[in-house]
Amino acid sequence: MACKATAISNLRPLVICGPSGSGKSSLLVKLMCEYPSKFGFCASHTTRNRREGEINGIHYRFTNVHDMQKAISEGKFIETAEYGGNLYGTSKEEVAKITNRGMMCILDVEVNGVRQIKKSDLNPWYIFIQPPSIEELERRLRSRRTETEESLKERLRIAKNEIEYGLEPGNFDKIIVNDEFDSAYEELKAFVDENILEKETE
Ligand SMILES: Nc1ncnc2c1ncn2[C@@H]1O[C@H](COP(=O)(O)OP(=O)(O)OP(=O)(O)O)[C@@H](O)[C@H]1O
Repeated sequence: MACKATAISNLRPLVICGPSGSGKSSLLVKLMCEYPSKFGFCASHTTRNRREGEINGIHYRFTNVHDMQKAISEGKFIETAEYGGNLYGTSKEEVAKITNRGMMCILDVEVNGVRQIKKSDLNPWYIFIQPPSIEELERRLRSRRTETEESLKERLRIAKNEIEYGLEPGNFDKIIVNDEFDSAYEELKAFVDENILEKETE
């Protein structure tokens, strides 16, 4: 039993990062459908209001500013961010819940989250999803119809810095250009198969 517990706690999480609209969710949904017992998605905590269709504990853990600030001051988060006046964060407990079930924990975080995680003892794999171009990113974000003109401009502005960080040598274990979706997915799957699933189960 002691051996099993050690193996489980040694499962390295998988951090996926990339500009808003680069295709992280689309790729992750497909990966988790293909390997339902291998991966668990770590829902971030957030103080923002729940949108229609969002399920507490699946998409996010919805909380309030008081509770979240208290938990942050108690050191319960690996990374936190403020975006659009709301707080977001990855709680240590959420990650532990997934790894303790013997699953690999997937985290979808922003560049600033990656920077904070790199200072923690989480030691995950890092994958960056790169859009084929800023023009194509804009086209996809527009066609998703989830953004106002203002938030779209903001996302594109941030995307330029994120891509710069993503392409900096050494920041990520793998960079995947999400041009044609099926090829990008195959690249993600190959990386996961070769470098993660095989090594983790050795
Ligand atoms: N390779 C692709 N070709 C064309 N469209 C794509 C491709 N990949 C994703 N999309 C579409 O682009 C849009 C953005 O994708 P998605 O929502 O997965 O991005 P995201 O990185 O998770 O964004 P956010 O960080 O805002 O949640 C979606 O409408 C998705 O269907």
